[in-house]
Amino acid sequence: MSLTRLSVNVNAIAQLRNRRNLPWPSVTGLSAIALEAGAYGITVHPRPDERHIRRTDVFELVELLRGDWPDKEFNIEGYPTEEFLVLCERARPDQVTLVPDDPGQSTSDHGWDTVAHAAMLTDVVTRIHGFGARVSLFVDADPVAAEGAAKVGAERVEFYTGPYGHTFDAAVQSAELAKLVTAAKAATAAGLALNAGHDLTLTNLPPLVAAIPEIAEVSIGHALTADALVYGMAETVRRYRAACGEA
Ligand SMILES: CC(=O)[C@@H](O)[C@H](O)COP(=O)(O)O
Ligand SMILES: NCC(=O)COP(=O)(O)O
Repeated sequence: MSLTRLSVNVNAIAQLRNRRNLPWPSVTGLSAIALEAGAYGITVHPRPDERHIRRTDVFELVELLRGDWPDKEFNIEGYPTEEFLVLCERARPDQVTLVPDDPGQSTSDHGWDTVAHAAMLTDVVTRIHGFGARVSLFVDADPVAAEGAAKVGAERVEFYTGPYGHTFDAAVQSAELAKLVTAAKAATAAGLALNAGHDLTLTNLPPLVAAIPEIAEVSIGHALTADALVYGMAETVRRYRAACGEA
C-alpha cells in the first residue's frame, strides 16, 4: 500500500457553481462525497478575486471537516498576504500551502525562490506555526528551492508538477519526471516531507508515485473534477486513490 494520500482540490467545483447565483454544484456536498469515498482531505485555493473559492466556502468546509470528518485534513493554499494569513488564522487548517502567485495569474505556474524570499518566508512560516498549522511551500522541481524551504522552517514542499503533467511529449515528460526525482531526493535529504500537485491525472499519477513513492500527499482538482463529470465524484475518488497506490 502506498504512502501517498489524495487531497481533493474543489476550486473547479466552486468555479462551476459561480456561473450562476445559485448554490449548486455544492462545494461542501461534493467534498462530503469525496471524503466518504476515501479522500484524505480537501484542498482550496481562495484567490483574492474569489473567482472560485469564496471565503464563505472556507468556513463551510471547516464546519464540514471539523464536524463530520475530524480525521481528515484541510489544506488551504495561497499567497501570504495579510488577508490570506488572517483567513488561515481563523480557519485553522491542518496545512497551509504557500504559493507565489500574483493576484491576476490565471493559475499557479511556478514555485517559490526560497533563497531570495528566505526572510519573508521565515516570518510567515513562524506565524503559521503559531496557530498550529503545518507549512508546505510550493516549489519547482529544483533541489536548491527545496533545500531553501527547509531552511525557512517549512515541514513540507509541494512540487509543482505542471511541466510533467501538462506535456503530451513523452520525452519531455520523462525529463520532467527525472527532475522531480532529483529534487525529491534533495528535499528528503533536507528533512522535508513531500507533496505534489498541478495538472495530475489518472494517467500521469501512477508513474509519478512509482518514481517517488515517498510522496505523502497529492492535491488534485482540475482533472479530477473533469473525471467526476464522467464517472461521478465517488467513483472518481476511488480511481484516483487506486492511481495513488492506496489499497
Ligand atoms: C497551487 C496549485 O497548483 C493549485 O493548487 C492551484 O489551486 C490551482 O489554482 P486554480 O484552481 O485557480 O487554477
Ligand atoms: N496543488 C495542486 C492542486 O491543489 C490542484 O491542482 P490541479 O489538479 O487543479 O491542477
